[in-house]
Amino acid sequence: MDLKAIRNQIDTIDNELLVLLNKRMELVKQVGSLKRAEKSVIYRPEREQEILRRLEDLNDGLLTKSAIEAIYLEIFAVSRNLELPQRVAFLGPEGSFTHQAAESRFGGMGEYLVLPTIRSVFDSVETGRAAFGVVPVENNQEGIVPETVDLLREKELQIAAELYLSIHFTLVSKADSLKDIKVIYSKDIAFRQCSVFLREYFDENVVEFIPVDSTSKAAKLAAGEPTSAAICSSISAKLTGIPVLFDNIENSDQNRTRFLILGKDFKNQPTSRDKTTIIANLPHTNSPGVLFRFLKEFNDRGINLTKIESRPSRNGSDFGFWFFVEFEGNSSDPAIRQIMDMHEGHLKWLGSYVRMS
Ligand SMILES: C=C(O[C@@H]1C=C(C(=O)O)C=C[C@H]1O)C(=O)O
Repeated sequence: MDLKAIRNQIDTIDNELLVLLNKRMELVKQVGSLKRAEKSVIYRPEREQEILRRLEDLNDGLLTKSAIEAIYLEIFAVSRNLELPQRVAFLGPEGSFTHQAAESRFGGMGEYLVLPTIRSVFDSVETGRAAFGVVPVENNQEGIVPETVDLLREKELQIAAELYLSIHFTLVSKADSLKDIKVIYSKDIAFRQCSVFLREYFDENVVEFIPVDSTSKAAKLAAGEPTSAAICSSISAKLTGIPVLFDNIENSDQNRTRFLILGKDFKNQPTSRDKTTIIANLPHTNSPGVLFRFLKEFNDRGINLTKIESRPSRNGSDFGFWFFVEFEGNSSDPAIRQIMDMHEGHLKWLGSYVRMS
C-alpha cells in the first residue's frame, strides 16, 4: 500500500474514533447528570483503574500498557471535565514533580491551581477552592514528607488516590564552569537525594546550599544569577530555559516519589486491590506493649501492614507520639472494621483507595 492509501485508512479510523469518542461523551454526560442528582462525587479513581485493567487484559495489539494508560487517562480527564469542571490544586510552581504527577491523573486540559506550599494545597481543598489537591507524601530513598503526614492528621481531608512517579534530577546553571558556582538552590529533600554527586563535585566550604520551597523555584532563582545553580527536574529546566550541566544526579536511579490525591468528604467504592491509610492516636504510647498489642491485631487478622511511621504529638514538653499507618484492604472489610471499632476515638480514617504499588 502506498503512503496516500495508508493515510486514507488512518483518516477513516480517526473519523470512526471521533464518532465513538463523542458517543462515549454522551454517556459520560448522562453519568454526570445522575451524579449531580444524587450529589455524588465525579472523580471515581477506582472505576478508572477498573477500566484500565480490563482494557490491558483485553489488549492484544501493538499498544503497550503505559500507552493505553496515557491515552485513557486523558480521555477520563476530558470526560470528567464534561461532567463538571473541577479545579485541581498542586504544590507548584509549574514544572514541579507534583505538577507532573497532577497532569498524569488530571490531564493536560484540566484547570489547575498552582500553590506555593503543601499547607496551601490542603487549605484550598478544605475551603472548596479546589476539588482535589496533589501533594507528595514519601520518597523511597528519603522516607515520608513530614508536612504532608502532619497535615493529614490536622485537616479533615481524605485520600482519593495514590500515584507513583520516577524522579530524576538535573544540575542546571548559567555558569560557564563548575568552579564559578557559588550558590546552589533546591528543595531540602532534593539536596539529600543528590548528596553523593554534591559531595563529589562541590566543596561545602565554598558553595552555599540554599533550600527553597520547590525545585522549580530553585531553577527560576538560578536562571537570574550567573554564579548560581539549581537542582531541579528536567521539565523545569526546560521551562526556565537554563542549561543542563548534569543529568540524573540522584543517589539512586530507583528514586521514586509517591503522591496523594486529596479530596473532601471523599469515599471510593471498595475494590479487591485497596490500601487503607489511618492515623493512630494510641493512648499511653510510652507504656510497655501498647504498639505491640496494636500491631498484633493486624497480624492476628492476616492484614498486611505496608507502613508505620511515628510522629511527635508536640503536646507540651513530653515525648508522646502518634502513628501514620497503612495496610492492605478497605475500611469496609470486616477484619479492618473490627480494628477500627475496637479503637474508636483513637483512629482517624484517611482513605481506602486502589493500591498502585
Ligand atoms: C463517567 C464517570 O465519571 C468519571 C469518568 C470516567 C470515565 O471517563 O470513564 C470514569 C470514572 C469517573 O472518574 C463514571 O463514574 O462512570
